[in-house]
Amino acid sequence: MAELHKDIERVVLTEDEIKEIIARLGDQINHDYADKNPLIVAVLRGAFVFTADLMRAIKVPCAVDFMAVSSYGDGVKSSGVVRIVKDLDTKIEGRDVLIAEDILDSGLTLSYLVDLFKGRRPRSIRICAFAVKDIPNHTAAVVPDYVGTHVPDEFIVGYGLDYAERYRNLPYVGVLKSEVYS
Ligand SMILES: O=P(O)(O)OC[C@H]1O[C@H](OP(=O)(O)OP(=O)(O)O)[C@H](O)[C@@H]1O
Ligand SMILES: Nc1nc2[nH]cnc2c(=O)[nH]1
Ligand SMILES: [Mg+2]
Repeated sequence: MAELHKDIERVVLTEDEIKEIIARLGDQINHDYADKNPLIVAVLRGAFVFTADLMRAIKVPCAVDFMAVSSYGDGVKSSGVVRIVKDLDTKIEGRDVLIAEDILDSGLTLSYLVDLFKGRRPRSIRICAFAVKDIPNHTAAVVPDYVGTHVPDEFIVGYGLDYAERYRNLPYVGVLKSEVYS
């Protein structure tokens, strides 16, 4: 059996650390949305694992919809263009929208989505990012309202995050061995 684990150079976030992050984010969201009925928008594909865990930590009534966008393709660098693969099925006018994203890196994906959604006149838009990449000398175009954790400026995989569509099913987050890229 080809084992994904053997391709990992270093673990960045363990399963236990991820559980703690989810519990804390859930508490914050439950507090802030106590009397609301938010629409959680999962940004596919990367955020599907995070969103499934986050939703189960959210105790207030909420709905979920899915937006699929892609800008990295099979590489480790953004193409610079966000392509809509699937749009929402839900009307967001008047809704409290909470975008669930796996990682904020260059910020291109989230700034694109926030601009797009603002035009649809939701009551509010907030961002919950599982991981925010710490990029030296980079001022992000968007600042998430909820941040799971900060990660170093390296390409990471696991917990929904892929390299060439692999590794999304790793239950932790890690950095790949360099030979995987060659
Ligand atoms: O802040 P940015 O530089 O825009 O990067 C973040 C985005 O990149 C990844 O998506 P990707 O385009 O790889 O699609 P995927 O979710 O289907 O893997 C990730 O899931 C985020 O959505
Ligand atoms: N898998 C993966 N996708 C990303 N998209 C933007 N940054 C990253 C990253 O570090 N890992
Ligand atoms: Mg990707």
